[in-house]
Amino acid sequence: MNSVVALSNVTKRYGDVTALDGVSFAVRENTITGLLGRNGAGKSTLMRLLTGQDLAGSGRTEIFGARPYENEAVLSQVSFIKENQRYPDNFKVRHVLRAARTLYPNWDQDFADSLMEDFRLPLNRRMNRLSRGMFSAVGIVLGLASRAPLTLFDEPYLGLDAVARQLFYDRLLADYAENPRTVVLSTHLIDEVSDLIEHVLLIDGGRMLLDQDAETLREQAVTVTGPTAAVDEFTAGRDELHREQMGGFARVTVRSTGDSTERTRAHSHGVELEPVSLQQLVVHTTTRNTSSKESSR
Ligand SMILES: Nc1ncnc2c1ncn2[C@@H]1O[C@H](COP(=O)(O)OP(=O)(O)OP(=O)(O)O)[C@@H](O)[C@H]1O
Repeated sequence: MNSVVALSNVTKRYGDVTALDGVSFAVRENTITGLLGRNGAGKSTLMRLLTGQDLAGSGRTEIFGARPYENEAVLSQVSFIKENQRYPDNFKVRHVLRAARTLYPNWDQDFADSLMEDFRLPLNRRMNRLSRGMFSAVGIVLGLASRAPLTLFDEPYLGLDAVARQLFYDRLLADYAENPRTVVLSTHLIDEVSDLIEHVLLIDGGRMLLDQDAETLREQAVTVTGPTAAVDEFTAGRDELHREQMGGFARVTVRSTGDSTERTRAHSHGVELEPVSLQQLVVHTTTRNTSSKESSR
């Protein structure tokens, strides 16, 4: 496996806050990875370490086989788009694009021009006069047209409307198919990106909870609904991730058994099976982690 990103036992503390706690993972070359987690989970901290903007307290952080901190050769292959990007006060959109052209070796001006039209961005407007969504769209243009071998999007779409977000997903997917590269996208809009991401990293309280292919992850759980007694009988002895009770009916999410006859058995038990969305899995896994931590206190 060719890893573009490799972290080994990385810990980062800010005073008495442990933002990352012994984190290890690798990101395969030419994949789109979703970096998911609740507020304060440690996603931005992770991105800052990967882009050499901060140093870990301990552990090893490598991108393209080298440490990113103060490493120009490595960082020239990285495009990092974050929500709170700062620009010089007098910069207009066209100044930002001109700077990007010199900064990113793989910059594609034609692609940038077509994205500018897609997002209806005014070249001559000052960055600090753009609407919140337009400001985010400029970041998205930079992230896509830079075609960097490693592209990191940290919650890139504050203020972007649904149409613009869909444009982002569509353009990313189409361009990625033509120009494969490694993309890591941190987001809270899990359902929206679930068809986009091939691999999931789920972080909570600075610890990695999941590091798995999205497809495998989806197959790992199933929701069983029906009369409570029938659901309980069908799910007996299985690892329960979530339960909702409505009168005499239950809706229970359990780990899959991988048994191909499950659907037929469900039918004979009088219960229904539904696939679990990535968002539900993430919520259940995170909630479970929180309650198991609380009960061990
Ligand atoms: N410079 C800093 N000084 C002190 N604490 C920090 C600093 N940066 C991050 N933290 C803390 O580290 C933890 C992780 O923060 P981080 O910004 O990485 O989370 P996040 O997953 O990106 O959250 P969000 O989804 O809300 O953006 C939080 O508890 C945060 O308060």
